Amino acid sequence: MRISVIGCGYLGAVHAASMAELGHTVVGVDVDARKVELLSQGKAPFFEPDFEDVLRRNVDAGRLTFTTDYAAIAGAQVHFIGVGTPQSETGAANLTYVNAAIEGMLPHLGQCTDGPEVVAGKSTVPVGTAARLAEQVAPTGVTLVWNPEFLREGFAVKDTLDPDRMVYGLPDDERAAADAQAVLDELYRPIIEAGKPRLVMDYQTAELVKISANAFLATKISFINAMAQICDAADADVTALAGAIGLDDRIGKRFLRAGIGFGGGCLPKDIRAFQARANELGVGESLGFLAEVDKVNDAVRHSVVDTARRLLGEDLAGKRVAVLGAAFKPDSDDMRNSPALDLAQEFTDLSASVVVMDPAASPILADREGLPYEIASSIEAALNGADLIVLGTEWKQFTTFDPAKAAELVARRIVIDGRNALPREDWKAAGFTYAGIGRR
Ligand SMILES: NC(=O)c1ccc[n+]([C@@H]2O[C@H](COP(=O)([O-])OP(=O)(O)OC[C@H]3O[C@@H](n4cnc5c(N)ncnc54)[C@H](O)[C@@H]3O)[C@@H](O)[C@H]2O)c1
Ligand SMILES: O=c1ccn([C@@H]2O[C@H](COP(=O)(O)OP(=O)(O)O[C@H]3O[C@H](CO)[C@@H](O)[C@H](O)[C@H]3O)[C@@H](O)[C@H]2O)c(=O)[nH]1
Repeated sequence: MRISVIGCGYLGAVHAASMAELGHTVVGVDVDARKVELLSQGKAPFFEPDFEDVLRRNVDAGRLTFTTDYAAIAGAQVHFIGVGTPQSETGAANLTYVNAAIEGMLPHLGQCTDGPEVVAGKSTVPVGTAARLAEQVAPTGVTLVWNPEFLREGFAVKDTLDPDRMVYGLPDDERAAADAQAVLDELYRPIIEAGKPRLVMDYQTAELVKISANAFLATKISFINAMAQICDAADADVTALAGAIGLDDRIGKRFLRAGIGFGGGCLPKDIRAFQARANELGVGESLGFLAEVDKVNDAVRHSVVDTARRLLGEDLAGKRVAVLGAAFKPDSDDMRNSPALDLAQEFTDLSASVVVMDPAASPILADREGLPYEIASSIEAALNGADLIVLGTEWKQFTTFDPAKAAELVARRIVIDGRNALPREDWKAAGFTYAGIGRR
């Protein structure tokens, strides 16, 4: 099947390559010429495990091309929208890029000769967006479906080819819905045949499935982080607490890792966009708890500075702080809304001398001018002479680093484990004062 993917960022580029991996002929369109050039050469413009292999294999096989020219989508049977929907100043989702993508596509739609043609929205949008876009697309005779994406960065290829479930938001028109469903079923056939659930529903519900899933995940993290604060106050251990409550299947073990909170290009903006949309719909109060989720998330980041002051003294000026991590999560170089970088900035604002190290993001940061902190390219360089180590992102390189070696490099043996991911007893045995989040 011939398909196009509009927007080739973390979501779109991975989707394009994964669809090519299923045997389809794919063209990716992006307005960023540099990104298009890299992708066309089979080079990943961002760090994502397994992605570059799949990309290169399919570019080399001639099934996968990239361009800045929308005309290249003409004749394809499915057109995916994967452009960004960042947070606007009001907190609502900024739909400028989605609208521009539709405008760019319109002149080239309706030219498929292989069967019914479909535009499939993947970007995360406010409920009601699909119905509006469907009206815009209708004159071309093409059907719009909403097919939200649930991939996690760090597992993007796996999650695309082996998802927990797929959701099709279909139009009310039964004939158009049946045709569009058949097209998507054909496109995703290997995934469906592997037994992955495919759920069919209306546009609005599909849009809400996506955003409510992220709202639930964010709530789960802030819940455990709120418990961490109670544990700190009551001298209890949140990791033991999470392990115990998580054994109840109704609660579940996953997403109960207390730490410096959630960041990235999705959860923070999505819970704010969800609240903004609920306000517009007159049901803002029902989602009022998401403001608390956001507040807890903010508070846990700041709690690290309080801990640092307790351990190092009120005045952090001139103290050497090594922040391990810059990406918002391990196995990614994505620094959007990064808790680790926020901490680096906060220590810098307090006149500490900050050095940041991240296995994937350090080279990107090193190219940026005017950063207020130093960037190290190795763990050793970051730890050298440090008064305080802060773990901001739980990369394996950090969690398996030998604390005895760290002890030789630092000026003072103090570590704040912002992800509760370091082997605490080993660090203590190496002479470190260890502080986790909610861990006595
Ligand atoms: N990153 C994820 O893990 C993930 C997962 C699920 C859903 N989403 C959602 O997917 C969407 C994209 O997220 P992302 O992380 O890939 O963002 P991103 O910023 O990495 O990528 C967006 C891409 O769209 C391109 N673009 C912007 N305007 C364009 C236009 N008019 N025509 C063509 N290309 C254009 C940009 O140049 C960029 O490459 C968002 O709505 C996000 O919430 C992201
Ligand atoms: O127990 C946990 C789990 C995660 N996090 C943090 O939460 C953030 C988000 O993590 P994760 O959800 O794994 O990463 P994303 O790649 O942002 O994926 C989320 O956002 C995507 C974009 O919408 C969705 O597709 C995914 O399903 C959803 O998990 C990161 O900062 C993590 O460090 C915690 O603090 N504690």
